[in-house]
Amino acid sequence: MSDSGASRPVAVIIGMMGAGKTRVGREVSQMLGLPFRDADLEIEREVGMSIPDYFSRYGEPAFREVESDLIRRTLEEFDGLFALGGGAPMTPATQDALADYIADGGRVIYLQADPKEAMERANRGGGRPMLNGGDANERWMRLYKQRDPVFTRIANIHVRTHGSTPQMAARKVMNMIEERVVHVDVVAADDYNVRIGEGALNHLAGVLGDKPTRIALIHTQPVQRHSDRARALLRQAGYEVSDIVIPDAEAGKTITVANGIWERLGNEGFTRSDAVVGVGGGAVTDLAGFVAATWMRGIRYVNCPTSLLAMVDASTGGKTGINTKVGKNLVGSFYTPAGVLADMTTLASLPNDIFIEGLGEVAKSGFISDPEILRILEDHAAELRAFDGATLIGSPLEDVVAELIERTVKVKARHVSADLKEAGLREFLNYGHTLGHAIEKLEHFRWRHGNAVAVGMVYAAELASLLGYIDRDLVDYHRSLLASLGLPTSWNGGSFEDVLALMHRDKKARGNTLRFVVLDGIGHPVHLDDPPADAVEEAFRRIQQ
Ligand SMILES: NC(=O)c1ccc[n+]([C@@H]2O[C@H](COP(=O)([O-])OP(=O)(O)OC[C@H]3O[C@@H](n4cnc5c(N)ncnc54)[C@H](O)[C@@H]3O)[C@@H](O)[C@H]2O)c1
Ligand SMILES: Nc1ncnc2c1ncn2[C@@H]1O[C@H](COP(=O)(O)OP(=O)(O)O)[C@@H](O)[C@H]1O
Ligand SMILES: O=C(O)C1=C[C@@H](OP(=O)(O)O)[C@@H](O)[C@H](O)C1
Repeated sequence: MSDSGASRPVAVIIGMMGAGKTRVGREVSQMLGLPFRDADLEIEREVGMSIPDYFSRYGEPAFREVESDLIRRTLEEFDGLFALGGGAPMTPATQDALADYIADGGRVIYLQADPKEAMERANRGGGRPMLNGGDANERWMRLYKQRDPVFTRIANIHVRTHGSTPQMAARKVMNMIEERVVHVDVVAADDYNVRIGEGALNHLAGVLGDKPTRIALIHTQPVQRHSDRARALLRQAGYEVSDIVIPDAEAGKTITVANGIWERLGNEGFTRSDAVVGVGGGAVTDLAGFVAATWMRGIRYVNCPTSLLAMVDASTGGKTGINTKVGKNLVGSFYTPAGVLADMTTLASLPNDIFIEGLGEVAKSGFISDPEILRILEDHAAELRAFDGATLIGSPLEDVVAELIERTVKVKARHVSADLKEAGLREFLNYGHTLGHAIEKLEHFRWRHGNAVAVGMVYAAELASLLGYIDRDLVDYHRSLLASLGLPTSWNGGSFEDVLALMHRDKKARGNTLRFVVLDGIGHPVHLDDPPADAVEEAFRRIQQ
């Protein structure tokens, strides 16, 4: 069902002759239990003769007219998988119909087969009038050079099938169909989508569009295998890629690193139509966003988060930034991405402890906004705590994690769409952060962000309970749920005086007024300004080991 509620195909497959549109399309329709239609077969049924006969009797223009009319009608009434003939997308009327279908939420999948493989398949069994006349392979290549750029442009999903069996290719297509998409509205800037699924990186060309010539690919060594895939996809789409490896984690979020990248962009002639792609954890997406926000006062960027925390939090919402000597994240800009591609396959290499810290922000979103997140965490705590990236893809846990990512991103999207620059509502995303940031600082950032926030949420629950907002049961629930996920619920690494001084420097503080986010129930965050000093201290005593 499309965005408009009309009956539309689940997906339309385009590609060169022999790419596998029919064979792979049938495989996918069987996997998904959906009807399948092949435009060429439908046309032959309608005109009562084979396509070669129609070509020879009436010529290609007449055929293309019949073809585009059938495609338009099918797009408006068919709800399965629909494979087009090789030349169909070259007809302007069909391009318009496909653009309308995409605008209505449709998927136009360009099946990008290896030309050698496709040519060999296209020559099997004949029946392809476009290959008649002269050397079939030479003719195929000539058509490929004309059609590939057009197919790349009009498709919103690109699936490479080089070396794939029909079943492997079908699985790739199915992953793209089953991906989850969260739309983020942005006031005074372009809206964007967060795509969550096994093949999300395949959207890079579709999100970047055909304007950029150059792409600055910013990444770190631990995600090499994923940035390699991104680089290959970018180069196949025709972009010139400047490969920029930065220091890992927080060491990469510095003005020195940013300055080095600005120099490269200048030396390599990056203009305002070029773009940045960040592949990595939240530190990478923060730095990449900051570079994009500042180069020529703003160029497009796409975040490709590879850690759970980056997928559910850091990559979305437009907070970009770096650390400086005076503190973390105090320098940056609100600057939203052109898109976020959370490719689940990148989690295959994510260490267990980094995954678990990301659950801290997932749980936070459950406490402030979506109780279903808390239920899922409870039901799957043991499997989540035992996370092993190497076995995630294809396991039952994959869909649980994808559901948690989608729900958490939706919570963030609701807040950042309503309050991009954190004037009020967006501050609720800071639940647990007032103490959390103080812990990170006093631990010299040896504690991971999500772990510090977990303790911060227990602190906020104790404070809320002391002031009568919530009962002890909910405080205890904070502790039991977070502990079941392997997250810390207490801390003893510093004095109350040191903590208090840092909480007064939190971004939410105004003047000398301490400001917190607390709950007056699950899903009901409230601002708590200038709480009684004795409660602030007593709550701290209660979270000490
Ligand atoms: N902008 C925002 O709204 C926002 C929100 C939350 C956090 N953040 C920022 O994000 C950062 C925390 O993000 P993080 O937890 O991803 O930390 P991180 O970026 O430091 O990544 C943690 C570690 O995991 C590694 N890693 C990431 N993905 C991997 C993968 N797929 N395989 C193997 N290793 C992988 C990284 O290389 C790094 O060593 C902090 O700087 C924080 O300030 C920003
Ligand atoms: N990934 C693949 N691996 C092996 N054979 C394939 C693959 N995709 C398609 N084929 C075979 O290649 C031939 C052409 O496939 P088809 O789906 O008709 O191509 P298209 O519809 O794109 O022109 C068929 O014999 C099909 O079984
Ligand atoms: O997008 C936001 O508003 C958030 C930014 C980060 O906090 P800070 O802005 O305090 O770093 C993050 O840790 C928090 O989960 C939500």
